[in-house]
Amino acid sequence: MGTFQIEGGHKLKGEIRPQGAKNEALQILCAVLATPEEVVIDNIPDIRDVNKLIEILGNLGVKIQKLGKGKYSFVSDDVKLEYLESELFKKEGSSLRGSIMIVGPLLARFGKGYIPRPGGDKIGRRRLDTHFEGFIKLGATFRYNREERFYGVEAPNGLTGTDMLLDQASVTGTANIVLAAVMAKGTTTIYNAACEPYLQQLCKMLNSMGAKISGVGSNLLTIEGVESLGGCHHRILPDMIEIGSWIGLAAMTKSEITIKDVSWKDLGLIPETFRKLGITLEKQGDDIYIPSHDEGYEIQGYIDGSTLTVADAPWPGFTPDLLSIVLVVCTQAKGNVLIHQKMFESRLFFVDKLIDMGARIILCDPHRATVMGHNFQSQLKATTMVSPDIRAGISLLIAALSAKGTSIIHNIEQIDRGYENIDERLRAIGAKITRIESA
Ligand SMILES: CC(=O)N[C@H]1[C@@H](OP(=O)(O)OP(=O)(O)OC[C@H]2O[C@@H](n3ccc(=O)[nH]c3=O)[C@H](O)[C@@H]2O)O[C@H](CO)[C@@H](O)[C@@H]1O
Ligand SMILES: C=C(OP(=O)(O)O)C(=O)O
Repeated sequence: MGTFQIEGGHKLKGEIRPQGAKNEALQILCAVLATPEEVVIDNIPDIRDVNKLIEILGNLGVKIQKLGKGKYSFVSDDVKLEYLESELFKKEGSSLRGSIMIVGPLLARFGKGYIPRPGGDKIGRRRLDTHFEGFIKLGATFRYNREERFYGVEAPNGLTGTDMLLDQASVTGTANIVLAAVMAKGTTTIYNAACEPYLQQLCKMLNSMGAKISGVGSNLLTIEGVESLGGCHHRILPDMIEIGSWIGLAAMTKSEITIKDVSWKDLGLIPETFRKLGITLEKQGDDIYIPSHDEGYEIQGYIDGSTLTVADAPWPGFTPDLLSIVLVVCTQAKGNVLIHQKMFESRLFFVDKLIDMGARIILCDPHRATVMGHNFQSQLKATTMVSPDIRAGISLLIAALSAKGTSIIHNIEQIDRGYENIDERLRAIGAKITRIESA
């Protein structure tokens, strides 16, 4: 278990460039299985989850070549399906969430796809029904080995397009079904589809490979099936969750930071949500400039004077992956806020640690927390903590950087899962953070 030692209370200053988006990368990497031709992907983040998925692709027989930093070539012309039934795959496939999306392209191209119950954050129930109900509607047969927690779908005679209404706008579920439907016979419509920039990027990539997807960016996708797909070049967008994390970091540590090349047009409600917390963000070209908040920041209430709620919702709503960061930022704001995490039931428990550090938070129930900000009148105090999940981990790291004294964060593998070389990048803007490797 790796550990960070953080000396808090220092202002940071400078420029930081977001990595490529983790959740987009996981979809895009699975899509390389949809064609025997070469796919070149640029801006792949060098993080644990993505590297594990690349390893799984390698074990599946995909020919992988590193062309430069974050740039790889993939050729899936000799896929070794027997790996799907190996013990190694049961172990590797279950170590991350994104591996689930190999099922869609394998089912479409080879008539079968298997997957162990995928990993990812332990943040509540994370069911896969939407994925498999979609495959079944496309004509696949489904089986689940409860003992081994192993899922399988088969369609030896191919998939057939159909109309479907998803029971929930699942991000990876929509991606998986799209990856299968692009090569089904006839037309598929997917209503209540998720439409995060991750999915828009996946659809654009598939269209550049010869797929016929329309409605991209909306919750109604229409897909005219094609026989096969060709190669392409694709560049991954900057990681909007990392961008939100750096906004929170800047505000909490009263630092002047420029976040470079953020792709503003793909940030949805993220900038506006931080502005509602009283944080000043300036659009400078495609950068975000955050001045030093020496006078603090004040949460804005609603027009009628009532208390602000920040809640998650499927895109274009506010992403659940930034709520933990918003919550930590509010601990030093002037004013009060209700944080409502609607999607996941175990993602707010980390607030206990913030309370230990001196934050004023009431966990109302597993989904809701009220935060009464200190307006910097009382600094958080350093402590020792364990990172429970990726976003709680980065939130605790932000808290530690703003706190008085030296904090310790254990289980930083959770943070490394989604943030590239985070200690080095934060040191470059003045953070006092040291990585202590586990024995
Ligand atoms: C690898 C990856 O891309 N992971 C992301 C993906 O996970 P993932 O694709 O696993 O998450 P889903 O979109 O399937 O659903 C997440 C949770 O939200 C609930 N839900 C979802 C949609 C909806 O309309 N109503 C609803 O309540 C689900 O029941 C589930 O508990 O999307 C999540 C939701 O944005 C993000 O937190 C994850 O970072
Ligand atoms: C929940 C997340 O990731 P995963 O779905 O990979 O667990 C996340 O990125 O915040």
